[in-house]
Formats: sequence, C-alpha cells, structure tokens
Amino acid sequence: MVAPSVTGRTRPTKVKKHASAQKRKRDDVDVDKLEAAVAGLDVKDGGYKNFSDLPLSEPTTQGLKSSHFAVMTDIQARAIPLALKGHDILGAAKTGSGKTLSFVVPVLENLYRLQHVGMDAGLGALIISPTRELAIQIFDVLRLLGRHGHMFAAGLVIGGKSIEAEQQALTRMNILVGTPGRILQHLSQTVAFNVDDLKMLVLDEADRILDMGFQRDVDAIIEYLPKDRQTLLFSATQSRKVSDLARLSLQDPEYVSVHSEDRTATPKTLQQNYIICPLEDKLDTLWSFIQASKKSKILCFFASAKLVRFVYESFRHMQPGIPLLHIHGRQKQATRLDVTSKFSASKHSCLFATDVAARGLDFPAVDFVIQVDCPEDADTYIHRVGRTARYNREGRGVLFLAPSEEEGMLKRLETKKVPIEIINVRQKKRQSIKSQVMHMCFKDPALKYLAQKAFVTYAKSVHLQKDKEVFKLKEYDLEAFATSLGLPGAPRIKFLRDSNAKQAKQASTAAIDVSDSSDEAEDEGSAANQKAKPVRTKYDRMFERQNQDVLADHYQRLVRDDANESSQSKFSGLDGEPSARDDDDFLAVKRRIPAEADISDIEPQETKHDSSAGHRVVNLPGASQPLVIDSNRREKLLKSKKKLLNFMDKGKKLVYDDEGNPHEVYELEDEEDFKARGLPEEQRQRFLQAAQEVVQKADVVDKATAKAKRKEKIRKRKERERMATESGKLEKDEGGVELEDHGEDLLANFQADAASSDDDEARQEGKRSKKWFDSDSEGEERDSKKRKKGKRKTGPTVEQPQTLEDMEALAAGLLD
Ligand SMILES: Nc1ncnc2c1ncn2[C@@H]1O[C@H](COP(=O)(O)OP(=O)(O)OP(=O)(O)O)[C@@H](O)[C@H]1O
Repeated sequence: MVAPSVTGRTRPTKVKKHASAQKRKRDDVDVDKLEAAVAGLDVKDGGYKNFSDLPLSEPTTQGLKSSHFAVMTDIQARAIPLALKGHDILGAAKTGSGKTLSFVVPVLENLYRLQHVGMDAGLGALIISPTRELAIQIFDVLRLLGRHGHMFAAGLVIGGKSIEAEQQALTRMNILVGTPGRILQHLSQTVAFNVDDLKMLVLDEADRILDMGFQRDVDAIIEYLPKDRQTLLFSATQSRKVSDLARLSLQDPEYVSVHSEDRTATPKTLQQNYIICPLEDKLDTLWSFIQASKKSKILCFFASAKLVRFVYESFRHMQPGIPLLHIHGRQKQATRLDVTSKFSASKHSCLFATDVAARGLDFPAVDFVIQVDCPEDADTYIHRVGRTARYNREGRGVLFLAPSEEEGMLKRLETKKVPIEIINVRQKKRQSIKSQVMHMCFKDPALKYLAQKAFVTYAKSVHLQKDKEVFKLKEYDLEAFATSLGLPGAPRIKFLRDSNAKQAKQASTAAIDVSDSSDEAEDEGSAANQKAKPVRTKYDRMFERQNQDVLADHYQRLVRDDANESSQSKFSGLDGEPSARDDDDFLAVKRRIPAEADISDIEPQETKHDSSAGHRVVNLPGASQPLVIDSNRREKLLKSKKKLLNFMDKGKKLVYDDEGNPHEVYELEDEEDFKARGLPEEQRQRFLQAAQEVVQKADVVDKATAKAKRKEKIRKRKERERMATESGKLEKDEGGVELEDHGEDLLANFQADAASSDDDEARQEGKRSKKWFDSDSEGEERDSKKRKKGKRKTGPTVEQPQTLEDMEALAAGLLD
C-alpha cells in the first residue's frame, strides 16, 4: 500500500517515515478476519448497542474512543451493521440523532477492508452534502475518526478558489466530501479524476439533495459513477419517491427509519410551541423575546437573506445586549465559516439565518430556535427546529405564525407527527420598536433601502410558495408590515399588482358564478319567487363583468349614463374627484376619452322613423353613416355623447407643404410628370441602383463597427486572461493551493474561500449562474458523457456567448 501524498507541498521526511510505519502496521492487520466477522453480523438482531460490539478496524476503534463515542444511537445501531455488510441504505432519523457517524464509520471500514487506499486506488467514497458548512462538518467528523492510523487521503471540495488548485490533489483522493456543484465541476473538468472504481456513494440530507435545485447536478454526477457501488442515503425527513431510487440505482435498499418508534418526527427533549403573530408585529415580538432571553443561545430563521440583513442591522443599532450574528447564502464562504464557528463557540448569542443554516449543522447547545418566518413546509420546519435539542439535550422551538398561516401549517405539521402547542405572548412584556425602526430608516437611507429590499424579498418569497393553503399573500397586511420595517408605505411590486388584477378578475368571475348559482337556486325555488326577479339574459351577465373586456367597461359607463350623469363623470375618471370605484379599479385599464374631442358638439338628429320596421335612423354630425336605432342598447347609446364618438368619422392624416397647403399622405403623382422622367422600367432600375448604393455605404459602416467591437472584445478577453494568469502566478508564489495537511493523520483538506464559483445554496434559491460546462438539455448532457468517456479536455474558460459578435470573438479566441 502506498501512503498517499495528500498535500500540494513536499511533505517532510519525518512525516513520510511516520506514514510508512503506519502503513506497515496496517498491513499486519488481518483484514480477512475482519471480513469474516462482518459476514457473521446478524443484521436482523439489532442487538448491537456499543461500537465495541461491532467488528471494526483498529484505527476506527481508536478514533471512536478518542472522540468518546461508545454507545451507539438508534440509527447508528441499525444502520452501521447493514452498511458494513454492503447493503444500500435509506436512513431516516430525527435531527441530531447521529446520522453522520452512521455513514462515516461504514465508509472508513468498508474501504479499509477493501484496502482501497493509496494514490493508485482512485476515489473510493464520495460523500455529497447540500451545503458547504455541512460538508465541512462531515469532513471534520471524518478527520476525527480517521486520525488514528487510517491511511486514506480525504479531501473537501466545496467551491471557492481556482479549480486548478484542487485538481492536482483531487486525483490522489480516496474519500471526497463536497457539494454537488463543485463535485460535478471536477468530474467534467479534471481529466485525471478517476471515479471508475468508486465503491460508496453517500448522500447526506438526501431529501434536499434530490430536490429540484440539485437534481440536475446530482443526475449528472450519477452518470459518471459506476453502477456497481454501495449507496447510502440519510435524511431527517424521508419521503423519497421510487423514481429517485431508480435514478440512484439503489439495489434492494434497506429502509432504516427510527421515527416510527415514538411516533413523533422530532426529538423528545424538544419543546415545541407556536405563537400567533401578525406580520407587522413580528419584529416587536422578536425584539421582546431576545430582550427576555439574553442569557441564551438563540437561532432565528427568516425567509430571505435581505430580511436577515435588515433585522441584523436594525437590531444591532438598537444594542440588544446580546451578541448578534447573521448568516445567509449571499455571504462569502470565509464569512459564513467565521459566523458558524463564532456561534458554535459562543455561550450566549443570537444568530439570524436563512435556511442555509437549517440543515445538518451541529451547533452545540442551542437553547431556542425561533422560526420568525413560516417555513415552506413541514420538512423545513423539522430541519430548522432540529438545530436545538441535539443528541438528547434539551431545547425549545418557537414558530411565529401569521393568523392566515395557522390552520394550513398546523395541518402540515400534524401530518408529519410534529407535536406543537400554542402559547401566548405576555403583552406586558412586549415592547414596540416600530418608531425606533422608522426613525433609523429615516436617518439612514442605506437601512431604508435594505428595508425596501427586505419587504420585496419577503413578499416575493411568499408569492413563490407552492403551498397556497398556508401562504395567502392577500391575507397579510403588507402596508402594516412595511410600516413595521420603518417604511413610509409598501413598495410597489409588479407581481403584487398583477396578482391584484388577477384576483379582481377572479372576484368578478366568482360574482358571476355566484349569481349563476343563485339563479339556479332560484330555479329550484318557488314560482312566486321566480316571478319577483327580473329575467336576466347571458348578455346581462356578460355586461356585469368588469375588467374582462372593453365591452363590459362600456356597459358600465352606459349604465351610469342612464342612472346619473354626474356619477358617470366620476367613473370615467375625467373629473379629478376620486371615487370608491376608482380605488377598486386601481389596476384596471380604463379607456379615456381623448382630451381634444369636443363631445358637447355631438347632437344626434333624427331623420327617419320607420314604425313598420320597428327602428329609427339618426344622423350624427361628422358621421358619414346614419345610426340605426333598433334596440334598447342603441337607444341608451344616444344618451352617451362619449359613446357616440365611436360612430363619428375618425378624420384623415394630412401633411402640409411649405406654403401651408394640406396634402394626403400618399398623393398620386401627375401622370405627365411621371412620363417625363422616362420609361417605368428605367425608373425602377434607377431607383434600385440608388437604393443599392445607400445600402452598400451603410454596410461598410456596419462592418467597420462590428470589426471594432470584435477587436475590443478580444482585447478585453485577452486582458482578462492575462490578469487571471498573473493572479494565478501570484497565488502560487504566495503558497499556492491551500491544501491543509491534517497531516499527521493522513487526511487532507483542500478547501477554498467562497469568492468564486458554485454557491450551491444561492443556486438553490434560484439564482444559479450558468457555468459553461452546464448543459441545458439531455442532448448536451449526452455530450458531456461523451467527453467523459473519450476525451476529457479542459477548454479555455470563456464567457457564455450571447450575440453573434460574442460567437465570433469566441471562435477567434479558440483559433488563436
Ligand atoms: N454515539 C454517539 N454518542 C455520543 N454523541 C453522539 C453519538 N453520535 C452522534 N453524537 C453527537 O450527536 C450530535 C448530532 O449528531 P449528527 O450531527 O450526526 O446528527 P444528525 O442526525 O446528522 O443531525 P441532522 O439531521 O440535523 O443533520 C453531534 O454533536 C454528535 O457528536
């Protein structure tokens, strides 16, 4: 066995000697004996309680001992023996129940027994996690367990610094922990990255990894991996579909769920409550809560990164008397790491977070998890609340629910067997910070801007929620919410306006439905009752519809004309005086009468009354056609001068010559003049020639402009490349790849800061920036597979071509 060089640096001889001594020591271990003991494990028995009951290698046993892991948790006791025997596993256990060890121990042990170690062995196990923080945490557990004699080279790939930095070391790895985006990037770009002999694939927080946001990446990763492997899936909530399992090629997976035993999805030591809190009172309530719990460690969840920032900034200004921290997917990786380690280390502090911190993170001793904004579903609730009461410790979760969210959310939680009870906020203890927040926003435009963004992102997040039984945008008092964020009024949001319009439309349709159904009810009622009601035709109903089409609008005006001339003027919006209707119709498109039209002049004059035909004919001044009045509607029409405008001639467009004489826009030329200029064919040829010259001249100018643009583009690209090369050189000079040698223990960590590339969580939130290696379609994915099979080439990094010029520039770049 070869001791892998796990760093980019030359290792000191002392370490090398130490490594080879360890190697020899392990060579002595009787792997066959271990193999036989594993084969004899009784997985049905479930009677293994301690790690020492299992046939584990010496290095792992030492690792567990030194970390003081002796007794297994339920999920560990059930999953580890099965995984040791090579079964595929679908593991579901509550948050904080020790799922990480359930796969880390089998990974180390199975590779150990297979002697899958050393540079030439290639990658033996791949562990995928949805967030960088969680990947780091898993890697730490791996290091902890592997530091007593395991010879594997392990790496962490979570995005960040230049990919080249990771590429070299990656080829030597035996175990890799990473986020989907970065792993896929390496699979498609790192030529020597060999996964053909992969033995184990682990998906932690599998439900999230298999969710839409990561689906494409995970599917693409799976394509690279050999089918004949062991797959372990772990999650706190499990509702996987058969299709997911087929995608992952699981073979007769063992379902290991430890939820069912006590019938709840959350730990027993967790006390869960909710309070009813309208949107506009959330900040007051949260502030009061923090004030009353200064000697606690609190984790608060919000719907968006902007809200997190706003609450963090505004609360910080008000000096709450407890250290405040904030974390969200938009921060740089280094900042996020700094925040997580600060929060982990602190005794009393309050962390404001988005769902980036909801899963898997193992913060020690969190007292309270406050879900200020309602989670998108029960699973998210469970993950969030699971940041407290971990591994048999106590903890409390408080969920803030707006009145409209209560019923729907409680239903969802009940389905997931979450025991939660309502509590009240002590009104005496509640402080209002509204005026302070408003004052701060007034004084600080940056904070006000942040408040606006927070408002918009919150409204957007609710608008985008799938579960409309819980999230009913219309039920929130958004004006009051905006005020509570220190804003003078709710910012206008396009989708809100659109949904208002839609709702108005639906409401009017519903009104018709109601009238329809009431009609039906009447049909079923007494005859007398029916008689009392006037007969209404479908046209009547159609005209009652508002905002459906122009006709309905016209009809409304007509009706008002009939009823009251003055109200008609209000409704039309010609008078400045607003009406209640104006408010209702805020989003409706109103037809306005052209200002210049003088409707007072329109005076219909009756010309003929044909009593036998039942109609009369009316002449309109300025109209070429007389108006036939043959129905009640037409009759009513006569009373509306505005309506009558529609029957007037529209007039002609004229052009005026230098002397002020009017002409038609297109006037026929005098025939004599035309003939004087030559034969028609000659004239046509002359015209074409002149036009051709003009086009040719324009073409020369266009080409010159395009060429200049192209040149400029190439120059900029080269400039960028030059700068990138220079900065790469600089990095190397300063120490190059940041490969931490956790060295004496033979586990390597190559990680990087978050400045660049794949922010998996940000992409989760729908903001994924497209990479050049990403594929849009299956066809393109097939291409990427081909690349993998045959010739994995790393091409020059280029921008996604957008225009023809871009493509030309790209082609020019490739040919250079
Ligand atoms: N057998 C054990 N003995 C003692 N402590 C343990 C044991 N197993 C795990 N723990 C501790 O329990 C805590 C939670 O473990 P872990 O993070 O693996 O939980 P999890 O089930 O993955 O949670 P989540 O679903 O939130 O990701 C950790 O601090 C870990 O050190």
